Amino acid sequence: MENKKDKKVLLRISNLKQYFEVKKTSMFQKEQLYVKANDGISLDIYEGETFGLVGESGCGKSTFGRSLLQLYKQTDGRTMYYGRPLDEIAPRYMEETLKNLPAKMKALEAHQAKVELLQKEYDNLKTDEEKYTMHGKLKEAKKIANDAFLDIAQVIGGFYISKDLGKVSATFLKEYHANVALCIAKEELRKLESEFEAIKAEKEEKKVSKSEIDAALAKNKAKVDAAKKDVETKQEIFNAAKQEIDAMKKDYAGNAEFDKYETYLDEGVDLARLTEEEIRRLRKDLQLIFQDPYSSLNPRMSVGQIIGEGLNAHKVFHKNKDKMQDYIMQVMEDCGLAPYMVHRYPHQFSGGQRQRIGIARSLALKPKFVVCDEAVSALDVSIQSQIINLLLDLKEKENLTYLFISHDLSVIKYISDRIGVMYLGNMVELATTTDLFAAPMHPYTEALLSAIPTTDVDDKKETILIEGDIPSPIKPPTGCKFHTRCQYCTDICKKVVPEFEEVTPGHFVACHHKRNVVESK
Ligand SMILES: Nc1ncnc2c1ncn2[C@@H]1O[C@H](COP(=O)(O)OP(=O)(O)OP(=O)(O)O)[C@@H](O)[C@H]1O
Repeated sequence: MENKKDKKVLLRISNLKQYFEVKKTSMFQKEQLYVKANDGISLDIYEGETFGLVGESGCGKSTFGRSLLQLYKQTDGRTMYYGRPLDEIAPRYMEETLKNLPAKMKALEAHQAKVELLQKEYDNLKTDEEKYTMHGKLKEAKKIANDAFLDIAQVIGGFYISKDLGKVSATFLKEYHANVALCIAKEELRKLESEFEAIKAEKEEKKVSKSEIDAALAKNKAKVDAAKKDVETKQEIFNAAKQEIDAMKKDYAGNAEFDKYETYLDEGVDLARLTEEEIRRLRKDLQLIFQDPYSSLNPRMSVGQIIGEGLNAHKVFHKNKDKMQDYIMQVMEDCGLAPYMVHRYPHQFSGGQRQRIGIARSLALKPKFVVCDEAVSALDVSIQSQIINLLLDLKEKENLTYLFISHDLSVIKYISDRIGVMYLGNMVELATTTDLFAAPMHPYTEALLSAIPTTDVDDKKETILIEGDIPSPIKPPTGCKFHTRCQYCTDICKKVVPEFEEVTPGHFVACHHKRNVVESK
């Protein structure tokens, strides 16, 4: 197994919740009900891995994938993305935190005081019954206080201990605004350079003389030069603002407490708190491949147009049409589509070919993270393996990271580096593929694995039947949500939510009666 420390986290998901409102059935119904499709999921997804996600239909797999991509605005929790430098995105929520630092600090103190009070009350409780009842309330208060703390510490780090928050706020805001101005200037330069290249390529193709090309480009060249100068000036202002912060840090040299909080500085971007415009800018990094390629492809667009649509929307080639056409051909070839297919329409393809178009469309944008939602489930078994191998080849070539959602455990086993098992909106087990199949610790995983069909006639393995239907995600069972169907259920399971804990390195499980713990390493 790879060492965890060697791997770079691409997405750090903490306590992700996705609740869908349920429409009230009568005017007398007071309580607002929610479908708790994802109910507090935490995990890291590493760069370059394939993370498989399994679970029964309706357990919240698709919702989780879509929430990560922010196709649904998540109800609660953090989704930190490390695929791009924070400075490049300069999210608005940072500005909001910096502007309101003193007020946010006051609110944090109030949250912390509430936690202290509840903790005292909890410690004084006499019976386990009372403790079970209060545990949830205390946990929620701790979570709110921790979120409020992270909102501040992730942005200002060690300055969390500063007595002069006004000065901290002003200095960090200056740096933030200088960075935003620099980002805008860089984007303008990129656009002008791309236009310049496009005009040059067009003239050269028409075989006009060099002096004519120079004359035609004179105006554009002046614009590019001015934009370059602007970037340089803005870079200097940004560097100066950074130096001001560094100078302030010198006052805390050797201060252990400052150093402790400095480690909370986070270079990730919290996708859950981005504005729509900011998410739009990141959209090309975060892509989705659907189960049903036919309904996701516009029947009135040719393959070339379908692949080019995203490239145009993200102005990847600005006005350089020839370069874009060459690139589309390249992507088609990478995805196993012949060049003559570029003018064909989706109805002229087989299911497998349509899935290749869907893949080409997503991968043309050079994403970093791709959610494959039942991407091969609608295909014949023989085509399934072709598409899976294509996805694996492309992953290797482009260093992609996949979240691979499937109800088919044999597909998941084949493709995944690690696997997460979901039950009724929660992750109940997470481990490397080898560990999970060798020693499943959750009774639900154990039952799922025992039900995989095998061709081995000597295999005398007993199939564990999971009795009953999956309970309602609107009013899920108390305690462990699986207790109503679990053969090992005891009293504690009905009352206490089991912690999702790391039992052996990299193997997490949420269960009061873990299985196979001794055998696994
Ligand atoms: N947009 C929505 N509005 C309301 N409820 C939703 C919405 N999307 C999903 N749900 C509900 O959330 C729960 C989880 O659904 P989800 O599609 O994520 O499950 P799944 O595990 O992907 O299932 P399947 O494998 O069948 O696709 C279900 O109870 C579903 O009815």
